[in-house]
Amino acid sequence: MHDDTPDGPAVAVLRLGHRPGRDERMTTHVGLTARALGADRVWFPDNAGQSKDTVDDITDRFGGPFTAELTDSPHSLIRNWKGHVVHLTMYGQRIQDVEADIREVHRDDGEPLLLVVGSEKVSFDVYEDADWNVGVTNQPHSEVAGLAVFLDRLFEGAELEREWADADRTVVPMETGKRVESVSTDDDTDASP
Ligand SMILES: C[S@@+](CC[C@H](N)C(=O)[O-])C[C@H]1O[C@@H](n2cnc3c(N)ncnc32)[C@H](O)[C@@H]1O
Repeated sequence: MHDDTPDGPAVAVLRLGHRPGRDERMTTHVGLTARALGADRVWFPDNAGQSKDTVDDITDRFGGPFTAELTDSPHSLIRNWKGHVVHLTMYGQRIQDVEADIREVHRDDGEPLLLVVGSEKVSFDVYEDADWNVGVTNQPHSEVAGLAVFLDRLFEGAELEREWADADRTVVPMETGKRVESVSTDDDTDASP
């Protein structure tokens, strides 16, 4: 039995299903998007170790905190989640109709939230186990796009101001061009007079 629910108002993303080869980039992008837009962790299926490695590498270089893990029992994780579960699906309730309720339980009540996104067909028990089935439009598109819009609505844009801890490097925003700088640590600092 899973008891992986973190304390406090954490946001975790669960990627359901992964077709090796075909889903490689999409699964990785679920993790990168979760990290960049304010979630605390992602669970990948246990056949998606390459995606976990890529996300861990990005977190090592560009900062965290963010955790990527593998699970062999995603449905048990959903069933035993000690908080609320949101399943993103084109068949769900309109995000604009439910986002305030979700923000209230998450932010105001401090409940951990599990966001579930699929790859291929999602089994019906997920629809039943979720507290909300949420559509980011009721049009078919992508788990990465749905996740990005959902996180931005959940955090109301605050995730864009996030600071990153323990980064080796940081991107300097520029009007034109690309600049990546090393982040100096105490070890780098010359403290001599
Ligand atoms: C390419 S879709 C496949 C969905 C699949 N046909 C099904 O019936 O579950 C993969 C995932 O993208 C997400 N997704 C696609 N369109 C969405 C939408 N309009 N709103 C929210 N999530 C969506 C869902 O999480 C879905 O499981």
